[in-house]
Amino acid sequence: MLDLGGVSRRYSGRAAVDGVSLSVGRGEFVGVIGRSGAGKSTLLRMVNRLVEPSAGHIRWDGTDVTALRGRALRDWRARCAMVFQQFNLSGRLDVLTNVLMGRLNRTPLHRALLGLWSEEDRAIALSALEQLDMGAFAAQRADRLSGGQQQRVAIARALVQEPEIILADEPVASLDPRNTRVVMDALAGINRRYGITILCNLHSLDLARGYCSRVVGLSAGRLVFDGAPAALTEAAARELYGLEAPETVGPAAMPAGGIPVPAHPAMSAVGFA
Ligand SMILES: Nc1ncnc2c1ncn2[C@@H]1O[C@H](COP(=O)(O)OP(=O)(O)OP(=O)(O)O)[C@@H](O)[C@H]1O
Repeated sequence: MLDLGGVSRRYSGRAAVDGVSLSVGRGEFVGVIGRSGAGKSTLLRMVNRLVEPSAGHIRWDGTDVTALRGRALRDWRARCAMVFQQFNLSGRLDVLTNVLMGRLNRTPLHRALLGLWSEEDRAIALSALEQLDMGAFAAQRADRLSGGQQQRVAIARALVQEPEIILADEPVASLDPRNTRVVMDALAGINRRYGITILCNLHSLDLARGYCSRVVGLSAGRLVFDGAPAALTEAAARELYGLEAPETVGPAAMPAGGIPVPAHPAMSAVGFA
């Protein structure tokens, strides 16, 4: 379980994230929503310590993530994979090698630098690509792929880390609607198949409603909504997004392929700041 207690991050005295407390159980698919600058990226990056919290605690199954150093921190980062908006692939390397980078924490550095990946690692990477319908592209340079394909490679790289949690920071913000569906379907599939917990920053309320089992909303760094997607009423959305609401909310949408969207029984709206 991921447990955040009173987590804050300040920049020059100004809070980007302000006293957020949140518990996320294993296997949840949590959408983090809020307008631009609300603190979504900062919150996610604190979980894997790309950003250091100014206050509060972050625990995973009781381990204090904020106290980890050295090897223990690297291990934690392997267990909580990041997926970024801009994919962060090495464009000149082939797709399979990009995915193998997700095995770095399990491979001696000198072997990785020489490209001496074990047969097992190669098999795992290929299998991850195949699960994301990208097996046929294994030998291609990553920069020859479309954005949606690149993001699926990035998700395969995250998957071969064998993570317990995936932090996806606006993974579809650069994609067209069709690729958005493909990538969100891929994340949902991983979540269901392996029970990997997913925290996913999203701009679109439709996507949060359609794919996530739970939605948390940030406004000016504070947690102002935590509930089932169905609890995200138009009034709640307006509170979160203000004037952006009509463009952002749109009609409720179901994902392609009929992904089931279970309600989160334990959660209810916690009100608005
Ligand atoms: N390194 C930094 N230095 C100073 N201020 C920062 C830094 N990173 C983030 N901020 C500020 O913290 C606030 C929250 O930023 P953050 O990127 O977390 O928001 P966000 O909700 O992810 O926004 P977006 O949806 O636009 O990515 C913003 O006001 C931002 O300007």
